Amino acid sequence: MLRGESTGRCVVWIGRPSVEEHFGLIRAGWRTLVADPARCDGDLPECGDSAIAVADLRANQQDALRILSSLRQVHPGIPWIGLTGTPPAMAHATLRQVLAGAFEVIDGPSSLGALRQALARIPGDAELTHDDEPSLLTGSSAAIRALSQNIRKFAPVELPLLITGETGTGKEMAARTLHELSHRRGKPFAAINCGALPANLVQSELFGHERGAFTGATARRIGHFESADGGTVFLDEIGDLPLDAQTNLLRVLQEGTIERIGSCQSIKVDVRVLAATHVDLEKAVAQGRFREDLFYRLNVLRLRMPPLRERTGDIELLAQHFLDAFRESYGTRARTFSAAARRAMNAFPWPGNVRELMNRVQRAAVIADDALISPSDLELDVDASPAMERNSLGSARTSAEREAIVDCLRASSFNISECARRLRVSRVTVYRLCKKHQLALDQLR
Ligand SMILES: Nc1ncnc2c1ncn2[C@@H]1O[C@H](COP(=O)(O)OP(=O)(O)OP(=O)(O)O)[C@@H](O)[C@H]1O
Repeated sequence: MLRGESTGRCVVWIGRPSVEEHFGLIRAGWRTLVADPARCDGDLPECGDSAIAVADLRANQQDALRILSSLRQVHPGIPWIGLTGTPPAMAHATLRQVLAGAFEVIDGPSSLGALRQALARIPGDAELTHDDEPSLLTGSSAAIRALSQNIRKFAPVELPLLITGETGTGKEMAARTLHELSHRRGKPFAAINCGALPANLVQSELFGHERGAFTGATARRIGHFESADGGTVFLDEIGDLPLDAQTNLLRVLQEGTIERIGSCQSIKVDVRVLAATHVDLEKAVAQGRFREDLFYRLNVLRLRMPPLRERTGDIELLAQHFLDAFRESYGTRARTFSAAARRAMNAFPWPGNVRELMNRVQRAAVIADDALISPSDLELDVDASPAMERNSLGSARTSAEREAIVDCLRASSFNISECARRLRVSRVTVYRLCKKHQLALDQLR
């Protein structure tokens, strides 16, 4: 049975694309319908008139030509590209005749790059309609498409924006994309994790200080806002910003000025502020930990990054994307995922979202002995006993680590520096562990 959609610019692949070819086209923004001669029983995919056919003649040549011919009867003007595998000169006379009607013929070992270029060369209504614009972030789910549309709408607008979402959902990536799509691209993009700034240095980091402003201020320092002039400042974990810094941030948003610590001179800065949070800021406002006026200033535009479990359709796509990128850098043997690995990935709840998926895929790519990554390479195997033992040991370690942090945070009255000192790790590590275990300090208190 053929799958597909009846509208929009799409590719009808006659034959059986490899996983890389299939996902490569989807990633490039092409709706890809597969007419596999072994399965389609004479049915044709319901494609619009703007579709392009790819006749994959590398394997089942006779059947592929038969389907191509039927497709051309329904859509007489459909442009098509032939993938021959061998040079056309070597093909028999009939095939050479058929290939003469192709828009382009790609021979030799298949190359996704060549195919994408050929597709891009085909004239006609190749411009994608708004709804068909390729997704800005890897993924083809409805959630990620809607998000991409909002990013496109919000990018040129000079208003503050709040990005919400769990850890690892891609908040920073969305912020960078907004910056790159705005007229500020080419100017600085300053990403600052407010949670990782030492409490006594927050103001100085953000707004700078004059020489002698406080003990240890031996020279003037330019803060992130000033050095990002003309560009974008991304404030991650905005909920962790101390109240005094919140007041100064409000001034930036209202008046477009900053004051370095130790100076009363206002300096004009031209920055767009994007903020992100994984905690409920409305709740922080209700608890008096976040200024209400600042919240309303930041919350003019809002993007919600969906957790990976809400966009399961994207899991395989993202996993292949990370594997391809890793393979390109390190030339690993693993090329794709076994069916069991795909099932395991789709069934997993991904508490660490896209970041966790990326980490598991990269680790699996290193470990895998085979071209196919297995569930145990991903440490997602719950059936096979050795992996299960590894998993239970892994999860016991994870719970012990979580417990240790929660206990230490409570014992340190949620003072991060104190907690870091007790655990003999850096403050950044404490924040990283809080993120890893999704510990929201305000909820633990
Ligand atoms: N759609 C995506 N396509 C490709 N990579 C992605 C995507 N979304 C996230 N990533 C990758 O996942 C990792 C985590 O993303 P990012 O740092 O943007 O998340 P975050 O929500 O800001 O996390 P945190 O709240 O922990 O700071 C990054 O390495 C990023 O490149």
